[in-house]
Amino acid sequence: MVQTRFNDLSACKNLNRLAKNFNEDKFHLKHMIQDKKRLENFSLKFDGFFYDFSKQRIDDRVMEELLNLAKQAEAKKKFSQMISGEIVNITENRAALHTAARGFIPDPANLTDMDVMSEINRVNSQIKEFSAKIHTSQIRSDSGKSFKDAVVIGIGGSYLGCEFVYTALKNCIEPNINLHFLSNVDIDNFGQVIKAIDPETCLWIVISKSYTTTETMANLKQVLLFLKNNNLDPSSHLVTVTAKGSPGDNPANPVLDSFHMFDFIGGRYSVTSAVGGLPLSLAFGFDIFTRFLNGCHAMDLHAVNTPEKENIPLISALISIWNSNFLHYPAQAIIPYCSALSELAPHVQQLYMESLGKGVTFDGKLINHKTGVIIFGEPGTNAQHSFFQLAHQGSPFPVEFIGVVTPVYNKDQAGSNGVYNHQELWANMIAQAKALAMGKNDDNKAKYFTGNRPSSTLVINNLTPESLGMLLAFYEARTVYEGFILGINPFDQFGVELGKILASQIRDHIKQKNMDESYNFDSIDLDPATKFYLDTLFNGSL
Ligand SMILES: O=P(O)(O)OC[C@H]1O[C@](O)(CO)[C@@H](O)[C@@H]1O
Repeated sequence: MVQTRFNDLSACKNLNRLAKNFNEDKFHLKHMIQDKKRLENFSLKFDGFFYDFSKQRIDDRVMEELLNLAKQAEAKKKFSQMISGEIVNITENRAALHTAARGFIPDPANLTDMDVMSEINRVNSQIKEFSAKIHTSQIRSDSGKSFKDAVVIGIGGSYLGCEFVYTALKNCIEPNINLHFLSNVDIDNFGQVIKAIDPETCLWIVISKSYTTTETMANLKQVLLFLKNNNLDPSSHLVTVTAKGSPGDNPANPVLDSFHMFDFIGGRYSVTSAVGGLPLSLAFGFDIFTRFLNGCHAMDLHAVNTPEKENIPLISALISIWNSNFLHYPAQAIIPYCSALSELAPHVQQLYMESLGKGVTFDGKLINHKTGVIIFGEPGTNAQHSFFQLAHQGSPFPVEFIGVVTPVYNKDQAGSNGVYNHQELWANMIAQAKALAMGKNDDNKAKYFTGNRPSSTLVINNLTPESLGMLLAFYEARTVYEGFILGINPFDQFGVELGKILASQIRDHIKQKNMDESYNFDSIDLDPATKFYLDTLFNGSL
């Protein structure tokens, strides 16, 4: 199937023409947001979500062309093909079925080598049974004690999404088991984790699809040594989440239990598989995890069934493309005015940048347009005391605010200035979006604010397992829609390979040095800085 290249779509040509107008003063947001009907025209509601994109630098013509772009790129058709199990990850010849993990049944005609739903249901039943046995102490530690903590040993998609959801959920639900995350190969990450747990009541969950990821395998080695030093049998303290047939899925491997993750679900899309399912069920119970899955499924249904104009993830994807490819913003910030969502941005950073940071189209041609932009974020109001100086007076970037109407803690907890803390929080979120849009004239140019800086605001009624599921699936669907419209494959990640190859080369030099003390780095072809760093690592201090 030959697809017209992104830049050759007529909607792109029209959007390029329209974008040229947007530098004229009459298109300044301070004028545009005075239109009473603007909020009504540029906002969407769905199941407790309110998506306000009225402070984006758009007008009716731009939205019309963006919707044409979605149609010309056949975005909804591709999304339906993905969710039905067609091969959308062309370079790896795989389907992308993270939506099946929460109940969207793919078309059996597309599933040749595996009964996807029975496999997903089998693993979920195994998780439900295992976590219940842990909670009821039917499964105890090597010293006969009930488990109190669990450490996720994994990196990238094997922990980021789980950490985001756990951090948010523990704000509203007391965990049965406390989760900790061991991701970095930095030995101090391990050192900090073991300070926080009792070895006798700690379960270790190795999460790795490949079971070859350097950091995870190095951390597993530390854990096995730690268990040995504490006279604890790994077969009573270790479980694995890995692909069928990986080195970790070996019955000879001494583990308490092993759970499968699947090739048809990529790491950064795997929170609703056993990658998130096992740790979150241990923390909160399988019922809570099921409610989270239901929230994801509700957003999946919205994303696949809702017409383009009312489709929140699709509209958000189109605006993201307008900002990156036509208004040329190089970054995008995610600023939840909700401390419980503190780990959302790190998860979306990998989800978005590992999905969209590509150099070729889905059919292998070099890209000749922007693909992914830089995603970053911190909770507000903290961000106001960190990088909002640049947001207001430096090189501009779009901001995505997220507000949660009802906090878990007492909403009417007395604050200062005659308002409650929660009202103070919201006053700031609203003010920041307004200041970015309106700006402020001042003869003293150091105090001049250009304004005309775009933002969206996503308002969520309250944080529940369901609304968190909707939020996770919103970002997944938005990322996928953006990739389909840009004409790239959002599901492979060859860009992470070169660094790993070079690291293994340097590792081999270091291994040689470890074995042969007389070995010096002068004998090998390394750039001066690398030689200096290696000499410093072995021979001296800075
Ligand atoms: O689950 P694995 O195989 O250890 O991979 C961990 C992570 O590394 C990557 O492959 C590259 O960052 C991610 O896509 C993945 O989530």
